[in-house]
Amino acid sequence: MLKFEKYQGAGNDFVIVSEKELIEKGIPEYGEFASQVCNRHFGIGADGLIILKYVASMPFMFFFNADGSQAPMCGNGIRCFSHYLVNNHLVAGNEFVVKTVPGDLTIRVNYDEERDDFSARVNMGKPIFNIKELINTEKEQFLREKINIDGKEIEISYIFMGTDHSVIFVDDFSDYNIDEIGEKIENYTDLFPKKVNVNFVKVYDRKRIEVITWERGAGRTLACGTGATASAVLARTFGFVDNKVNVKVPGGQLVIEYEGGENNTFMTGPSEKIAEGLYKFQR
Ligand SMILES: N[C@@H](CCC[C@H](N)C(=O)O)C(=O)O
Repeated sequence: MLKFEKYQGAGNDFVIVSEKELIEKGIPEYGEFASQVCNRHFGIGADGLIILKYVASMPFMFFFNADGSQAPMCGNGIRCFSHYLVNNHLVAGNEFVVKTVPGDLTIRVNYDEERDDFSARVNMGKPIFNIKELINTEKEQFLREKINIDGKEIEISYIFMGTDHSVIFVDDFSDYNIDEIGEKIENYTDLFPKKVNVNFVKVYDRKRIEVITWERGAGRTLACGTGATASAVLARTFGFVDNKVNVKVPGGQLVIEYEGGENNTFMTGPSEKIAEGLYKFQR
């Protein structure tokens, strides 16, 4: 039996285990383990699996989607991972660094233990606009380009915000079959060879947007932190919103703030521990 904890951040849910536990139990294949553990019928059920690794004696967030594919970063996941680190006394103080594939990220946590009220502010790193090596295009940037999905012309942008994100600004969500179009764009590998996350974004005013995300490797989720960040970054780049944006997502609310400079985009949001226990791994 394998020790796990489960957390959710704005409804995006994750199983968290330590790599030490996986090694002790002789589980070598983390992708296959992720798809079993995340299965909502035969496993614990989650949008993703987070494995605590140590690199250079620092906590490293190793992330897998529910389908077993690996992803470089997860915004809601890193808040939940920070909560797990705090709960297990693996970090000291309310500000610390978590290592991820795209880089070291600084987290500031706010924890009212009595009310079990936890939120974290994450420096999300640098949005990457120059995407020549990342997707199949000759263009330097891929902003407000047109693609055709089933005869429907869609204006879409791509940036790398810790992971691969496409963003579509909509007037009305009901004009789009989000699951169908989301899945098609996710798998549009002629353009996005590593597949892609798909964010549908409605701008309400200069301080408020709403984002519905179809996630690569997990389908439609209740929130995507890197997706909300990519959406707010692009909304600001296109002049739709101010530096601080409230982002409504199906599972809650996130705040994205830009403080100037290329490395200063912050995401703030809640997380909650919802379970802990022992999992029986099916070999
Ligand atoms: N839910 C996450 C993103 C998880 C990874 C993503 N599905 C990918 O494949 O890049 C978030 O909150 O950022």
